[in-house]
Amino acid sequence: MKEILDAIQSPDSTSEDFANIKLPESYRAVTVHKDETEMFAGLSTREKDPRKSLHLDQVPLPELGPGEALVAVMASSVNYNSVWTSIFEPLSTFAFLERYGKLSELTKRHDLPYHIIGSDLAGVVLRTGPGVNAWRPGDEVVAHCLSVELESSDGHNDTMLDPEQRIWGFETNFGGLAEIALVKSNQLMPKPDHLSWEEAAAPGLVNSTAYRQLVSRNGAGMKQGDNVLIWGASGGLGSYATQFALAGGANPICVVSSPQKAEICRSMGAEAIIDRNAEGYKFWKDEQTQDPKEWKRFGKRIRELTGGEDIDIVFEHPGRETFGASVYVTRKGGTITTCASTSGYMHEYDNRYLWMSLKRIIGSHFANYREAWEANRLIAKGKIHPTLSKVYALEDTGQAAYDVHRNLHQGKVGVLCLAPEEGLGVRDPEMRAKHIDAINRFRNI
Ligand SMILES: C/C=C/C(=O)SCCNC(=O)CCNC(=O)[C@H](O)C(C)(C)COP(=O)(O)OP(=O)(O)OC[C@H]1O[C@@H](n2cnc3c(N)ncnc32)[C@H](O)[C@@H]1OP(=O)(O)O
Ligand SMILES: NC(=O)C1=CN([C@@H]2O[C@H](COP(=O)(O)OP(=O)(O)OC[C@H]3O[C@@H](n4cnc5c(N)ncnc54)[C@H](OP(=O)(O)O)[C@@H]3O)[C@@H](O)[C@H]2O)C=CC1
Repeated sequence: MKEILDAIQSPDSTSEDFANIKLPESYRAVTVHKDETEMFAGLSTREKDPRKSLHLDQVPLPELGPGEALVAVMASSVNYNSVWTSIFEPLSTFAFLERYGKLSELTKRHDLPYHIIGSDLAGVVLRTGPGVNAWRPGDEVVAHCLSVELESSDGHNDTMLDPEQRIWGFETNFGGLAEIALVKSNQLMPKPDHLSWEEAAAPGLVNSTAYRQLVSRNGAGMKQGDNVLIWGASGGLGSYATQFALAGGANPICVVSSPQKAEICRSMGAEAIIDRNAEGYKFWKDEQTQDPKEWKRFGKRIRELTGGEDIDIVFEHPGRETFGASVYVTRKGGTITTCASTSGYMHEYDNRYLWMSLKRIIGSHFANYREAWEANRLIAKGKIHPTLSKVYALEDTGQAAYDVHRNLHQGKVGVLCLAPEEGLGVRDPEMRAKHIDAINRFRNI
């Protein structure tokens, strides 16, 4: 591993040098264990503690197959899907690995008694498999998390529609919270030169998801002037949705849960901000009954902030807790676009407000390669910035995931994998200097 790190840190290393490095037989990786999937049985979601289920193991290097790449991971980040894996909800991700393992001789490699998690990375290509021409050892890359087989016609219009579409490091093995990761070469994208490894790794999954969900024609197709209601506007997805709304000339209405988070949104340039905690919205009277009066109070507040206008697009992900309110506050003909259900997936809303006012609900999930590429390009051009707050060592990933599970974090939480310290990997200091305040906006708050 030292030889790999030395090559990455030497400015003189060539592609041949990387190709000639003897790869280690094993490496360190963050895992969950198949024989522990019942460890939290009987506990509430909140009580399930990722620090207990996430392990740092020495694991064997997987064999490299056609169309694949082995990447030395300098940094990764914690996504909420790793929280789901670590608490074995809504189901154990070993079910995904078993199913994937049945597809072919090659995919059998994924069906193991441990699951190496993580759906983001920034690092350096070490080896490429047969049929890979676009990438070479030594290339500095980030990886998006869409894994597709594309053997069926279904995915050839929009790769997210491939029947064998999976999220790498969640529904496949050999993820990014590790020293080495195995990816398909069509997951690779150039690392933005002006960012450090941990900054470059942080946006990947959430930035691509927010881009499809809000901006892409496959999602809400946001346009200038749209009023966009953004739940969790300083969180993982929301911190990018807010930036897309501002950069695209829309009007974000940011919902957050503390004055500190409100301040972050303000510093990004948002003006309409709702502190859901301070204003005490209670959309559910009890577990079964919603309170339409609270939807109305929320809608009134939005009208106050917009000068009487309603919402064109809701950027939804909290799910059960907020969905009824989201449908209600959307304007006639408006769009609710959803990619998740953090607070519960059995949604309830008053359908009269949907059909009578011709509203649409759009399901959105991650992004295809082109959308991920476009989202990464905006980062590389300094139009959208990483929202990295805190950075953990690989051995502290459990704590990092705990922070995200308990909503103790801001923006994105980073993890150093092979990178010995923060701040390394910047190749364009001039461009960095231009954007330094925006890059550091979420740091250490
Ligand atoms: C990028 C980051 C993203 C995120 O963070 S997202 C948040 C985290 N993700 C999640 O929480 C999602 C986790 N995944 C799941 O909960 C499950 O993954 C799904 C509910 C999405 C799917 O459930 P399943 O059981 O895996 O798949 P089925 O498609 O329901 O297949 C089960 C059986 O049902 C059959 N079936 C499917 N559709 C139909 C139909 N329309 N009519 C009849 N049968 C159907 C299938 O064929 C199959 O059958 P057979 O078991 O025999 O293979
Ligand atoms: N389908 C896909 O492709 C993707 C799905 N996801 C899913 O989206 C969800 C959010 O991910 P991410 O943004 O990274 O997570 P974060 O935890 O970083 O941010 C979510 C934010 O949502 C707000 N929130 C949480 N619960 C509630 C609630 N009950 N009511 C209102 N607001 C709430 C919180 O903000 P505050 O407290 O300030 O209001 C929180 O910070 C997860 O379930 C994740 O699995 C994520 C990425 C891709």
